[in-house]
This record gives sequence, structure tokens and C-alpha cells, in this order.
Amino acid sequence: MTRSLTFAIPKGRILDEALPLLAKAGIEPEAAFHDKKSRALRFATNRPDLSIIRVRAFDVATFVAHGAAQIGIVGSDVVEEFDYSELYAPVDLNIGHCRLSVAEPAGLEGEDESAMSHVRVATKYPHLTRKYYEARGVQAECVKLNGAMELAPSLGLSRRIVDLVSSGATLKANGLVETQVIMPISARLIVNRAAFKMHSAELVPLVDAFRRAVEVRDAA
Ligand SMILES: Nc1ncnc2c1ncn2[C@@H]1O[C@H](COP(=O)(O)OP(=O)(O)OP(=O)(O)O)[C@@H](O)[C@H]1O
Ligand SMILES: O=P(O)(O)OC[C@H]1O[C@H](OP(=O)(O)OP(=O)(O)O)[C@H](O)[C@@H]1O
Repeated sequence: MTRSLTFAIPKGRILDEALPLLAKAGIEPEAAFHDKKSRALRFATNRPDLSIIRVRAFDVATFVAHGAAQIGIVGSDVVEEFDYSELYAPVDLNIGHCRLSVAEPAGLEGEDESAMSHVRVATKYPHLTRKYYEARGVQAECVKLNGAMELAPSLGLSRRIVDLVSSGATLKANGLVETQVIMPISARLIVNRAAFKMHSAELVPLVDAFRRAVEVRDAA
């Protein structure tokens, strides 16, 4: 039987919180999906029409935006950073909570950014960083990193970083303090807009199942 739908799931930290929601929405991946040693990237599910791919968080949005996967789960940080017009994000899954923030070395914070014309920032989120500073009349020169942004200030790459913060432990361990919150983040169910029309018979009930699963979980 053909598996006409591909569901993209991030392999990072959202995965553990997403699995119970997938189960409540009626999707159970095959056993190999839970085998950490498995090198497979695509997995069958209990639904003959649906397979799951496990990819990096940023790539979930890319696969779904290009229609290579029709549906996925990803943080709103990724949705907002790419701002793909092809993505529809109908359900806030109320998991993966964190925030996107500006951080600076402790003791050096407090400079009035609105009085500056230019800042240099190390970040995985150049689009959101430029947008945030542009709205304040400041031009942001972004140094793109894919992780470990917290190292940038101590190594002279940039004084500021823009990164995700949850407990604040990573900032603290690296001598940084959060100076501005840019936006709150949570994980979203995302759907390719064209696929939503083409596969509406399968995708509309699936989106509803996730909406219900979130409601039931949050009411418990
Ligand atoms: N500290 C955190 N607390 C809660 N949620 C977070 C935190 N850090 C990241 N997230 C959320 O989890 C998503 C995935 O983060 P994570 O770094 O685990 O992904 P990943 O798949 O390992 O990414 P990559 O491999 O591309 O670095 C983020 O896009 C964000 O929405
Ligand atoms: O405020 P905290 O609770 O310390 O969480 C924040 C950290 O979590 C994320 O990194 P992650 O652990 O996903 O690793 P990464 O840097 O490889 O993305 C983020 O990039 C921060 O470094």
C-alpha cells in the first residue's frame, strides 16, 4: 500500500514531548523509530498511508515548505526564522517552551541599544535578529552559528548573542545574562498549504486529531 503522507519530526529535544501527542492523534511509529542505533531516516507507522521522517529541526520546515513532507512538528522559532509562505501552522502544541533572547556578558550589559546604529550578533537566527533590531532602528550584522552561540562573546566573535533560553543554565554557565526577550517559543504542527488542499481528506482530520489531543492533554 502506498504511503502518500510524510510526517517530518525533529530528532532533537522536541521529539520526546511530541511522541505522546502523536500517539493521541493515532500515529504509532514502527519499533525501529525508537532504536537509537538505527540509521534509518524514514519509518513506517500503524497508518498504511503515513510514514515518518526524522530530520534536524530546521530541516523539518524545509521539507514541509517544499512539499517533500506534507506535515510536521517544529518550534515556532524555526517557523518564524524561515517565514515560508507555503507553511500553515494551525496548532500550537504547547510543548518545547523556551524564548528567543538577546544575551550579553554579565557586567557589560545595560548599554542603551536604541542609541546605537549598529550591533554585531552571533546567532542561529539571522532573520529574526535583523528584524528585531530593524524595528528599533539598529542595523544588526549577524555572524551565523549553528550551536554553541554562548562561546561567541568570550572569544571576541561578537559581544551579543541571540539564542534560545529555557532555564537560563547555559547562559549562566558561560557568564552571560539575558538582556531582552525577543519572543516566546513553542512547538507547532505545520502543514504544506498546497498539500492541505490536495490531501484534505487525510490532513483535515489529522490536524483536528492533534488539536483534540492537545485539548485533552491540557485539560487533564
Ligand atoms: N532549551 C530549550 N528548551 C526548550 N525548547 C528548546 C530549547 N532549545 C531548543 N528548543 C526547541 O527545540 C527545537 C529543537 O532544538 P534542538 O536544538 O534540540 O534541535 P536539533 O534537532 O538538535 O537541532 P539541530 O540538530 O539542527 O541543532 C528548537 O527549534 C526549539 O523550538
Ligand atoms: O536555558 P537553557 O535551559 O540552558 O537552554 C538553552 C540552551 O538550549 C539550546 O541548546 P541545545 O541544548 O538544544 O543545544 P544546541 O546548542 O546544540 O542547539 C539553546 O541553544 C541553548 O544553548
